[in-house]
Amino acid sequence: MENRTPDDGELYAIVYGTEDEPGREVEARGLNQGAALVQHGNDLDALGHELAALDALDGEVIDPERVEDVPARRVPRVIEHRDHDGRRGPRRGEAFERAVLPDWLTSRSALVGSTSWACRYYGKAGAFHGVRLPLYALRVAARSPWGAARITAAVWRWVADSEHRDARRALLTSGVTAEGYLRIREERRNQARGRAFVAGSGLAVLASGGVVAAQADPMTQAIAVAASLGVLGLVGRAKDGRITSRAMDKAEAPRLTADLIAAALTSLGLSSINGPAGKDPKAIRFLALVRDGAGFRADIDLPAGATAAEVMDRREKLASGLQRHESQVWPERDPEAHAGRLVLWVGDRPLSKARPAPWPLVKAGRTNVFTPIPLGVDHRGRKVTTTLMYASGVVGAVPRMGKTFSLRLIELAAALDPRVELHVFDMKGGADHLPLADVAHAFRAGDEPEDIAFILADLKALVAEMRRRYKVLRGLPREVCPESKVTDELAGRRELALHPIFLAIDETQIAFEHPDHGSAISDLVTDLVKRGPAAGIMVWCATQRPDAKSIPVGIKANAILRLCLKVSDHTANDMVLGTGAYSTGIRATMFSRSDLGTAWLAGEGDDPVIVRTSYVDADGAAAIAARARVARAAAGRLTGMAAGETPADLDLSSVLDHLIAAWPGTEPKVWADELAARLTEHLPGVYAGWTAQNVTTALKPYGIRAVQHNRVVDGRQVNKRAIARNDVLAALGNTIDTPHDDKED
Ligand SMILES: Nc1ncnc2c1ncn2[C@@H]1O[C@H](COP(=O)(O)OP(=O)(O)OP(=O)(O)O)[C@@H](O)[C@H]1O
Repeated sequence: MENRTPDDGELYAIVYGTEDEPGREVEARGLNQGAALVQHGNDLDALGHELAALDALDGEVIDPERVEDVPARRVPRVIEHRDHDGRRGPRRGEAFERAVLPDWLTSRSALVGSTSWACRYYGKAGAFHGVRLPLYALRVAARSPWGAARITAAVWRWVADSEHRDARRALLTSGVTAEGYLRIREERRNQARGRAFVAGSGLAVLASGGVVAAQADPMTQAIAVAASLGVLGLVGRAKDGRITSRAMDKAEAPRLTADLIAAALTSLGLSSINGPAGKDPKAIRFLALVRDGAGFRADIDLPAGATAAEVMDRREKLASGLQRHESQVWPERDPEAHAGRLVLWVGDRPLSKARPAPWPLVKAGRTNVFTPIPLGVDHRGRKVTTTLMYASGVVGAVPRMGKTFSLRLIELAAALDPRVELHVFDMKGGADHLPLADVAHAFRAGDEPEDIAFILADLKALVAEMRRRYKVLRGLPREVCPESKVTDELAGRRELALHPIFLAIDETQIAFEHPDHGSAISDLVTDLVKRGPAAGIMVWCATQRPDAKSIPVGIKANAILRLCLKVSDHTANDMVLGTGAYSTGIRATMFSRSDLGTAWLAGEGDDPVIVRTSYVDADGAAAIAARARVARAAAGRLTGMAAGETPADLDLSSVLDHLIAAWPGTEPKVWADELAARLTEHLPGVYAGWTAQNVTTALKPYGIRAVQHNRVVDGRQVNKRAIARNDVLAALGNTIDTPHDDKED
């Protein structure tokens, strides 16, 4: 049997199971402004109430609290019991299960959203009515004569017992005996006398109240007059006359109804929707339209052939059809249903205008990279977290959408776990990542040759460290390390030095496309992304130009976590979110320029989610980094550059620097053997045993040749091979670093 559309005002239900043994599944149907409204659940009463409430609510005021007060508490009429096999419509368990507790009870941010909406709403309404109180008082006072007249008339009717006049007359004229007649008249007179006495006493009390009030102070008089006029005015109110004005402007946003949504869907210009909907208005099926957090959620089955992804791609048009700001309208695909199931969430306020959720760790708290860390909230106000350990990540977006802020947030989260060794490289060279310099083992901002050389050296050191870690893991007993990976417990054992390492590179395209070292850097990062996670190494790359060069294939294929803010086309979308993301409806192209910090997060959980990342400004970041530094210092985990060290493997100074350090400017040329002796004295660990030959050989790669130099020693002319200081200085000016070459000529 086809589900029929309910008649106006009708509320009916279909219960699955037999009459004797009703199942727990119920489908209730009502009519919402002409469109069928269907709810699924397992509580007939609750469903009926929900439907009735939706139907009865005034469109411009959708207040979750009022749902409870709606008088139309109706239980749907059960029109039919259905056998599960013979039934039409959605099958059992098909994504209609409702959470036991509503979102706003389980999610703090959703609660904050709903509460702030209620405060805003009532605050605005309170202020609106507050300034109009004098007007309302005048309106009430103007109706007081009517009130006085109504009260007088009512009292008169009561005293005269007008209600029973006709009955009395009929009795008196129906041939009653004289005795009966006299008794009726006597009773009537006694009743009238008694009532007149009561009315007279009431009047006397009022009059004496008036006399007392007349002798009271002006304030009491004013209150007495206002109260009397108020009571009289309210009693005398015109039947359909409003004393108060409307606090909300109806034109602000039309009520969200199934009709409005259907009209918006058909305005998208999609033939897959318009064709079937033109023939059958019920081709767009509403499975649910309910209040959800700080907005409304509609579950819709699009006509056969239409997909949710197509609608998502036209979010702007859909928002226009719903007469709402784009950032209020969030079409999504139901990941558990077919491609034509659209979940449309429409917020009470634009997300971009709402304040980003504060980061829970901004003032206090530590993290553990092995457990989820807070990232932000989704458009419905639910908390979104991610786990950093055993994963690398990619952040991509067009410029100025919040990519750097998001990456910095993740870096700060990593910094708040004192065990994590941070390596932060900002190729853009701005100040955004600078707060991390206080805690980072290695930090560099810029794209100068020395920055590139620094990164290269650091990456080489990290790859070497990764190898060492695998050796350590190999050597551990199976019961300590059963999966050959760094666990939370192993990461805390200092003697193993298996603490987590977090490497972040912002604007990777600059490093990966470097003409000389790009491919080496790209290879090293790819290696770390591929083999690093089990060894406790996490790599995060951010780029504003997501293409094959800025995200090499190896990284694209192996980075698990993806954070994609607004991108301009499907290629960039799939580059960040993974191949096929666009076609399955995960489209960061749908974000508008105002959706700052809003992204698709993929890789965390089964399905990608939308997240508005928490906003932490530069001062906030500096404060968090300072806190992280204190925690690290206390734990004895301040290492590398943060501890003021230059790690040996990152010591970029060369033999040239060492020569100049041991060579006063007053000597233009010095014999090579003498330089060897000075080097040995200056850095015995490096140069012990050096001869003139070692010096000349080491300087050859820099293009420095030895020259013959004459000096008088003990009155004798001595001629030996020497180095000119200017040559060394010139070499220092045009080179960044060249590895020591210890080979003899
Ligand atoms: N979560 C957020 N909520 C609100 N605004 C944000 C958020 N994240 C970033 N922004 C705003 O967006 C602006 C751009 O952020 P950010 O510098 O991170 O962008 P970007 O994509 O890294 O830019 P570029 O490509 O130039 O480096 C910032 O000035 C910030 O005010």
